[in-house]
Amino acid sequence: MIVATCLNPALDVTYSVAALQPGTSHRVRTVRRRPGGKGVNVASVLTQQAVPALVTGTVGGRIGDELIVGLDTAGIAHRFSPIAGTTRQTVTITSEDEATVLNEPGPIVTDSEWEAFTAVFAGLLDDAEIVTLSGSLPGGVRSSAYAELIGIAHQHDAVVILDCEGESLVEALHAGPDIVKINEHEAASSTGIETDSTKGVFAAAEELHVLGAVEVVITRGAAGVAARTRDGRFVGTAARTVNGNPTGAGDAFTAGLAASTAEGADWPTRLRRASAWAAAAVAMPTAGELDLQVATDHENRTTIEEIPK
Ligand SMILES: O=P(O)(O)OC[C@@]1(O)O[C@H](CO)[C@@H](O)[C@@H]1O
Repeated sequence: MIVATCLNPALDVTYSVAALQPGTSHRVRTVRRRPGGKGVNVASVLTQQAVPALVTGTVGGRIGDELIVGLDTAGIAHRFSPIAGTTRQTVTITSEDEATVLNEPGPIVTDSEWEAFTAVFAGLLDDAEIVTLSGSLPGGVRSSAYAELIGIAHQHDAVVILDCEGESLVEALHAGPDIVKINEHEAASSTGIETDSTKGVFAAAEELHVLGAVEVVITRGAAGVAARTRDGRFVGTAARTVNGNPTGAGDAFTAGLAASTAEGADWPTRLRRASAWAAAAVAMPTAGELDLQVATDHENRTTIEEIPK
């Protein structure tokens, strides 16, 4: 089973407007509300693809209740730990092929709530081959939170895929995450290395490896993906670009990586699957869903090339 971790879940509200113009008022064409947060999106995509998965994290308040109802309705397995604070909302405004995202910071999680969550998390790991850790931390949770969870996951022999940024990434690297999956902007800000070229992306990946990541995958949007792995260095390029809402594409990538890693696939297959699921997420109006036709097309048409050292 794959355990997707979402410490700071959200009720994602997506508004579509004709054209977004800051400083003016807008008539919203459609409103969509669905359970979100990066780990929820990972579990949602895996469930859609019939890969056994469960999402865990902390939830609370009226919005937390709505999120849990949404997960039940969508058939996404969950085991959240309750908190007194209220789960956040995020707002995504889509217009033509642009998405503007407003992420609330989230509730405060107390030390005792964190302890209770870590007990729930550890209890889920006997059946877990893969653990994904994605997204921002709620207030009150120390920046060492992911490092702590990696330690617990490794005690249970689970493979950890980590997708976060900033201080929590820097601290998590000391705990030796198996795979760090981040985008090129996060790679640049966490290493101080420019990532606007393939050479720069691999230099950043090497630095993240030196800092503690066993393997590193850096997504580059339309420019594809680069991976520094134990089996070599690879770049992946999609045959065509998909237009749509890119919110949640990174989470679909993580889901594809987790599913193919659980299958024991080789790196080219893992990168092809993950890239295809990311493209298939862009084709859908909200995060956490895939256009299955696009997923199949892209998996067949994404090229993976090994780059000699
Ligand atoms: O504030 P975070 O945790 O970094 O990001 C939260 C978020 O914007 O990311 C997802 C898309 O990746 C959305 O479903 C979600 O609400």
